[in-house]
Amino acid sequence: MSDKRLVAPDKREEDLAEASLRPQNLAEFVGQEQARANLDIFIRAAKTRGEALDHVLFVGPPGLGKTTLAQIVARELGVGFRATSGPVIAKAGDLAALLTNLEERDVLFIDEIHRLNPAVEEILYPAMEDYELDLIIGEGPAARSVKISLSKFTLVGATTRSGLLTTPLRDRFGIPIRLNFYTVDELELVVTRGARVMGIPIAKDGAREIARRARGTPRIAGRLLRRVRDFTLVAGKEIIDRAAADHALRALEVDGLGLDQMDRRYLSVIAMNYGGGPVGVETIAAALSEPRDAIEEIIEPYLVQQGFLQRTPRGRVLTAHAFKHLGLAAPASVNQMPLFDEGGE
Ligand SMILES: Nc1ncnc2c1ncn2[C@@H]1O[C@H](COP(=O)(O)OP(=O)(O)OP(=O)(O)O)[C@@H](O)[C@H]1O
Ligand SMILES: [Mg+2]
Repeated sequence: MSDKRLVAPDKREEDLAEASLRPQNLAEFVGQEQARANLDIFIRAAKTRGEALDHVLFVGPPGLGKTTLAQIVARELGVGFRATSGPVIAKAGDLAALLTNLEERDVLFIDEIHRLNPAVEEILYPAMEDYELDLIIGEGPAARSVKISLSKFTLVGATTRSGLLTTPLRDRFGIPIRLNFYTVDELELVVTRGARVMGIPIAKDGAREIARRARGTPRIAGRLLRRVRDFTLVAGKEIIDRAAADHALRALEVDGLGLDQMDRRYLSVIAMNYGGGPVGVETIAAALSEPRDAIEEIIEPYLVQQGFLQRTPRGRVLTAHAFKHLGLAAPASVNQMPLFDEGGE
């Protein structure tokens, strides 16, 4: 699905250009005020004490800045940074090798940490808690356990959904940080900054239009900016203004609220086939021929945040707002629905 979707927040190959846009320190990082302020304090305190920072877990939908923040944490601490990801660490020994190579106070970043294999995860518990490795060497009666002490390091984990983490792992992070969708004002800053870095002339109303339609996600804002730039260039325009941005985004089928065809298909299926719900996510996934994970991680969070959708114990339910956006009349049951969302994670 996502390889065709312009507004999919997950990472793609063309996003290699992103690296140059990554903010390098906390001051350059836009938005997430509370998270940034807290991190700033914890980093300063750790530096003052000359100790490793407590383990940090970043949780949030794709493209909101988890990897960026992990790198910033290491840079602000002035320590080494090593990165890996959950599915890449196949065996306990792979993780042991990574851990024993860390220097005092280094940051080890594990992306998609919810996808660690359970045998590998076990190794992580004593490593995080006591900076110790408990390894079993050999098999059968000859097996013996050895303890290896590790440098005091900081583990930074990232996951799109904290609900997928096991409780013992989640509990070992002293600094859990949840990232939220960005406001339009914040994304306007991201777009303006990105345009400056890439040398793209953009008017304030042009930056705002892209920001409004970027699904609360800096990665999408950067991607839309690059695509709009292409349209503007070919049209022979000097500067991206609101009209130029709107023209390009329409051509890309990103609607006025930043929803694309996939989002509208999702909403339409619930509206037309299931009378607005409640309907289970598996049923929706089958109707759309899309994997359930992608629907839960990529499509739904923004629709919930924008008030189009509620996740209830009985299934997904569209709001009156969603029917209005689709240009459909809402059934009476939808108009009487209380405004709450029990979905959470
Ligand atoms: N606060 C921010 N200010 C400016 N740019 C940002 C910010 N957060 C993210 N970005 C930009 O968005 C891009 C995506 O961010 P990042 O790779 O950190 O997201 P992520 O949360 O790790 O996503 P994933 O879950 O897919 O790994 C970065 O290249 C960066 O340029
Ligand atoms: Mg990432």
